[in-house]
Amino acid sequence: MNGQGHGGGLVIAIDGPSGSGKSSTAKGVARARDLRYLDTGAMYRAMTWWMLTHGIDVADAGAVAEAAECPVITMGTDPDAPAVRVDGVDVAGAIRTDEVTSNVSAVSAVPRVRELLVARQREIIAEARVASSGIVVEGRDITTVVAPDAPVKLFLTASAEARAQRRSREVRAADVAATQAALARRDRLDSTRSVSPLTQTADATELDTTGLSLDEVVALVVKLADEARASAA
Ligand SMILES: Nc1ncnc2c1ncn2[C@@H]1O[C@H](COP(=O)(O)OP(=O)(O)O)[C@@H](O)[C@H]1O
Ligand SMILES: Nc1ccn([C@H]2C[C@H](O)[C@@H](COP(=O)(O)OP(=O)(O)O)O2)c(=O)n1
Repeated sequence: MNGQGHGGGLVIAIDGPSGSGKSSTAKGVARARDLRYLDTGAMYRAMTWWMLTHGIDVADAGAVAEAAECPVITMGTDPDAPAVRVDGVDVAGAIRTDEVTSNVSAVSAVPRVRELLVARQREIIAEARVASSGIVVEGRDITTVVAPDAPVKLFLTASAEARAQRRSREVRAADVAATQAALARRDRLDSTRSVSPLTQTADATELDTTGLSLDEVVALVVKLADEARASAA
């Protein structure tokens, strides 16, 4: 049901570690082929923002699980304006703070959080497949759990140095080594948690973006999307 059958739009699933280029690639592909875009990391960030704002101890998995149903998280799927709202409040900026970034791995490791957000992600995908030509979805468990039947499945990678350089440039952080250490910590937590860890599966195409420009990566993925469409026609 998450694949391309039943007359629905195309689903492109992208996973990979932080800074590998998932968000920018997914947006670029969505723009190029008039697809919707879903940033699932923003949903885990929104959940984390709500927990922190409401004084929930994010180290207490039981407390996080108990509160997880409270926030109403709404996602926009326009690649040019991917809105994120919690209880009606625009949190697009608030979910990118260092505080949210350093706590998001703990919150996203709580099974109840994943159960709720994965269900919502599948609904958004199903809606997009009916209402548009398809959707590009990116995160850590899209190829493995959220949309394992997607006809285009990608695992984006890049060297730890390249990812840290990119992230530092993006947030104007001078200390690239500190950025690299923070990325490594989050990658380790996201890859070793017991529920839906970031994993590369054999049926996902690996794309090492280290030596490629963003335009080159987008062009490669667009080509795979066009091939998937042609073979389904
Ligand atoms: N192939 C690439 N070459 C150079 N910079 C890139 C490339 N892909 C992404 N970037 C830049 O790296 C930063 C992180 O990319 P992003 O898409 O947010 O990664 P992710 O979603 O995997 O964390 C952004 O500033 C983006 O513009
Ligand atoms: N499908 C997903 C997406 C993100 N997460 C978690 C793990 C990530 O460290 C955080 C934040 O994801 P996000 O994609 O915003 O991270 P970066 O863009 O790499 O900084 O959310 C997840 O567990 N599952």
